[in-house]
Amino acid sequence: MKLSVLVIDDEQTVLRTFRLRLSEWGYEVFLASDGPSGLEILSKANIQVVLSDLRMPGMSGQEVIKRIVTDYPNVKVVAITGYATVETTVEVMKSGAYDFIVKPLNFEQVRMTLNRVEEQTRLQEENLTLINRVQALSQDASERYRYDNLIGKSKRMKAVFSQIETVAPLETTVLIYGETGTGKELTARAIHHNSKRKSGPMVTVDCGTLSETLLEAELFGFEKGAFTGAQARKQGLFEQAHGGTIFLDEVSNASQMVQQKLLRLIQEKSFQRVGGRESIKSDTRIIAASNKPLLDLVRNNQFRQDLYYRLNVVNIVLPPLRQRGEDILLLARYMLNHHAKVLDRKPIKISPSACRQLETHSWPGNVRELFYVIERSIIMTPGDTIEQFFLDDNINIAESDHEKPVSLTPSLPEQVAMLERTYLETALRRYHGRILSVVKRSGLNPRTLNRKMKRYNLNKGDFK
Ligand SMILES: Nc1ncnc2c1ncn2[C@@H]1O[C@H](COP(=O)(O)OP(=O)(O)OP(=O)(O)O)[C@@H](O)[C@H]1O
Repeated sequence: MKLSVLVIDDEQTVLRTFRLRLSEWGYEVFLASDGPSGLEILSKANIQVVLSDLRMPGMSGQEVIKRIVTDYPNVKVVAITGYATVETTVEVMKSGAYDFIVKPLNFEQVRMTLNRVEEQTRLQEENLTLINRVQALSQDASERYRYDNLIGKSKRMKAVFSQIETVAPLETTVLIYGETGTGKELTARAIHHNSKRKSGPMVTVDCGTLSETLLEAELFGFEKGAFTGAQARKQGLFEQAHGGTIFLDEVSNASQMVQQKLLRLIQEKSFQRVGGRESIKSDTRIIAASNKPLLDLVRNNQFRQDLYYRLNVVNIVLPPLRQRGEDILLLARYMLNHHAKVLDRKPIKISPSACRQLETHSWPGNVRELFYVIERSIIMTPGDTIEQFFLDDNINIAESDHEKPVSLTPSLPEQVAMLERTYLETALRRYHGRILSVVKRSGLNPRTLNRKMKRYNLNKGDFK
């Protein structure tokens, strides 16, 4: 296995020499002449090693290294320094760099460093495969009923799994129907992860939460001056998703203008930024989702018929939870085991009457509601058997929260840990694993966030 290496250095001759040597040794080489363009490359390509100069105009090498270490914990960074004093060495190592090499460059040293990284990466990957295999062997029976992260043993879910398996390797557009919380986004992710594009980006956009202009700008990007406040050119999500998959959630909410642009993009495989003339090529697979039948909207002239046919090449319908009773307890047990593991508690059981409660509830919020109920009920339950679930018959989940009595078990640290984990999971999902956004939103500093993510076994890659 040869690594992909990114070299960041402001000296063109250094970059040229690196390109020559590294490609001679069989590495895939990426070059950047300053920190920001290096970070940009990192966000798009699958890089394993970064060699970064420390002294650069603009963003300093230290800053670049810190950003990479925080945002891409799996990437190994090697600093290139002009002088090796004790102070610089300490500083470089403190910033989280894996190693450093000294200028003038001795390529034998570079080669040895890269060999070391390669060896370590190989060992880490072997380790991971081993861990996965052990985990697969020790999975309980319920886990056999799954496809990717989707769980279900009902006939209807098994039919969905086989549809996903068939459609994933193809390049076709897919339209997913299902009520809220039935797993549309999870299904889109499963398709992406099982497609040829799996190493490319997966970008999600909720067409229902943005205004018409914002959605257009978000999807297609804009040129400087395209509208008031557009102070610089901005890439849109289609550019970010190049080579990967874009998931358009609640596509029925897209305005006529956005629908027209989407149609053109599908037909011509290119688009223009808002306010721009340049035609930008797009290689992105589109998966769209809707919770209402699009055909009804087509009949009412609210959705373009031509776009509907383009999107609806394959359609997958996710059944509501109330129509797949066998899945309810399976999903509930899966979630209980998951939380017990995280909280380091004994396996949590469900009493027969609590099982009946779950099976007879109508689950208007589907799997999302079920997971929420489980999570709340664990917090409220002393001991290791849930005798009663805290259901909300009129599912006004948020409002009813403050009326719930505070339970004194599990212990406070356990309850805090649950809340923390849920918070981080929600934030990572909301920002698609973008660490900087989670840092901003949560008020945690990057190091603390990193530590907590490790503690709760959260991997930003799972939220992309
Ligand atoms: N079959 C399933 N197996 C495991 N988890 C599931 C399944 N279906 C849904 N979930 C979980 O339920 C929650 C909601 O899923 P998701 O966001 O994919 O639903 P959605 O249909 O896209 O919802 P919305 O329409 O509200 O955006 C997530 O936590 C997801 O992990």
